[in-house]
Amino acid sequence: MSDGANLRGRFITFEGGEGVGKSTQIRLLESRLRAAGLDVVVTREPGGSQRAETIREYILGGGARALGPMAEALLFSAARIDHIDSLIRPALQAGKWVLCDRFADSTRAYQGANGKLGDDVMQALEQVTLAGVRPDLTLVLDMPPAIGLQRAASRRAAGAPADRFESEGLGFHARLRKAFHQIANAEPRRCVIVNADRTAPEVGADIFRIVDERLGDAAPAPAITR
Ligand SMILES: Nc1ncnc2c1ncn2[C@@H]1O[C@H](COP(=O)(O)OP(=O)(O)O)[C@@H](O)[C@H]1O
Ligand SMILES: Cc1cn([C@H]2C[C@H](O)[C@@H](COP(=O)(O)OP(=O)(O)O)O2)c(=O)[nH]c1=O
Repeated sequence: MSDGANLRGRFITFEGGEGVGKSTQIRLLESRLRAAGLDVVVTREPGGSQRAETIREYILGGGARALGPMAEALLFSAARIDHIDSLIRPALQAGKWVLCDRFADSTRAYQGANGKLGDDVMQALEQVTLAGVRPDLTLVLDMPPAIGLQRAASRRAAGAPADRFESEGLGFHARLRKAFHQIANAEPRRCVIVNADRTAPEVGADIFRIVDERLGDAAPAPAITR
């Protein structure tokens, strides 16, 4: 596929720490966009395609932890390549709106900032992984980590263990929040920080307003390189 191939759809990613309400808000936005007559695809990372879901199970089960943050970043990226190739790019080329629960900013925050991988390495990894498929809009859902972790714990079935990243300490989650702020502040044209410590309908109304403001009329289509 050559540079400049047309992606007619819109790509919106939801990012943030644990339990900030991404899935809830994606469902709300999905129904509002569908009601507006748009063709919407909802997906998530890690996962979103068959091979990527297999990698997801391995990582979130803790299998890759001992390999260290660089190898984990490579595994998340391998899953992302399959997800982009088999689902995201074809959907965007078909003019669909893709809503994705986490994407490359999670690698920047969880493996990059928290795993102390350099920005140069992360940028190079992103460039080869994304091959031009970058979000039109990224909503960074923000709240104090203790609240999100509490929500995530209450969502889990009684007795179920916390997953690979949920079980990290509060310091890890505080660094994540800072990393997401830095990402959003560095790319204000793409990212918006949303206060997620409100009722779901309040957050949802804010998100719909932002989407309407930013993507209400067609933005230029991004170039793709793979
Ligand atoms: N605004 C909100 N206020 C209170 N609880 C919420 C809110 N949004 C979501 N929740 C609840 O918090 C938990 C985590 O929400 P979820 O949407 O699954 O978050 P994420 O996808 O970011 O992990 C769920 O039990 C959900 O019902
Ligand atoms: C996409 C991605 C996710 N993650 C982490 C964030 C989450 O802890 C976990 C995904 O698990 P998930 O159950 O989907 O969590 P959440 O509901 O919080 O989104 O993987 C990374 O560390 N790097 C990544 O690139």
